[in-house]
Amino acid sequence: MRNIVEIKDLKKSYKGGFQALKGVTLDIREGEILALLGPNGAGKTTLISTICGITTASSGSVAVGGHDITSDYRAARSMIGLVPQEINLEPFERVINTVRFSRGLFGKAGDDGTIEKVLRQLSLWDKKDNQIRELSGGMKRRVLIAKALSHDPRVLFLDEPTAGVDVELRKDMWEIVAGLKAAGVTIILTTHYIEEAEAIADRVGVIAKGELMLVEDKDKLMARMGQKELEVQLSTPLTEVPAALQSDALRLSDEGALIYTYDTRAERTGITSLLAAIAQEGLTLRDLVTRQSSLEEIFVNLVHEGDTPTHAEGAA
Ligand SMILES: Nc1ncnc2c1ncn2[C@@H]1O[C@H](COP(=O)(O)OP(=O)(O)OP(=O)(O)O)[C@@H](O)[C@H]1O
Repeated sequence: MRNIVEIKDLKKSYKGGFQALKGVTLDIREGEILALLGPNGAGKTTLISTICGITTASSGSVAVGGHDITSDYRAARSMIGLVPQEINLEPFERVINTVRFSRGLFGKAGDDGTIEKVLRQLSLWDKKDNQIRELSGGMKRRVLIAKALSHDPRVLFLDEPTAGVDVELRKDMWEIVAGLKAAGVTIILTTHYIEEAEAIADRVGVIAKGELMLVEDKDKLMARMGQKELEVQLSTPLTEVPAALQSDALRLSDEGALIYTYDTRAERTGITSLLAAIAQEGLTLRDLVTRQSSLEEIFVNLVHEGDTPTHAEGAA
């Protein structure tokens, strides 16, 4: 698959010296939905703003469709649509004029066919003559997307499209995003929600403290994230796994503890049977410790900051 956006060693320091991006390198593939996941202040908005040329990079480069965002700004920018986090619409303007105006800002000739297509795509056609103030919050968010699509961009950036939105509206938004992908638009969205990335992304990138910590296919990521290890420490360390307990999921640690790997999303983890079998072998438990894969640790630390339940104390 062709890369539509190429980001190389992108750094951004704000006035005062704060480094919001510490060298981000990332290729975005044409036609994909990429979710950028990270906590508040991670640098997601800074990254998007820099790619869109709203913020100037301190160093590094960004090319969109082969056009450098600095030296070939107009060509690069015309390929990008940006949906900002905040709703910044003129309340008394009519929906259709709001969207027409956005197209004009890109120096493109008026094209009511395109505007109609976009408004229909976002289920706003029957609201085209309404004033913005007459719309619900969900509709206003859709107008923001319509504005961003008014000049036929190839790449759409959505900055936290579902922040503070209820479950129904979030699902509507996911459907809209899926529809845009089907229409051939490459989509990059930022989010705080793992579930959101899980629901719609093809690939997931994790940003923390200005660094891109990983980018991976969602399916592979989710498979890895489900893995967890249970360490069963015994009063007397073992030298081998007892014959009656032998299984592919069980191995011995260097300290003579049993390490059991299981899938947290499986209907049955097998932990109860394992503990029963250990008791039947006459082995006495000293402690139980659970560990998530390093990836899940990253997620847990990032997304639920300060909440890292890694010990299953007294679980015997
Ligand atoms: N104009 C600015 N001047 C100085 N510092 C800024 C500016 N804009 C952002 N920052 C800082 O850069 C860091 C990254 O901010 P950014 O908005 O990119 O994070 P984010 O990941 O989008 O967060 P959120 O999820 O809260 O929107 C933060 O520490 C923020 O305070």
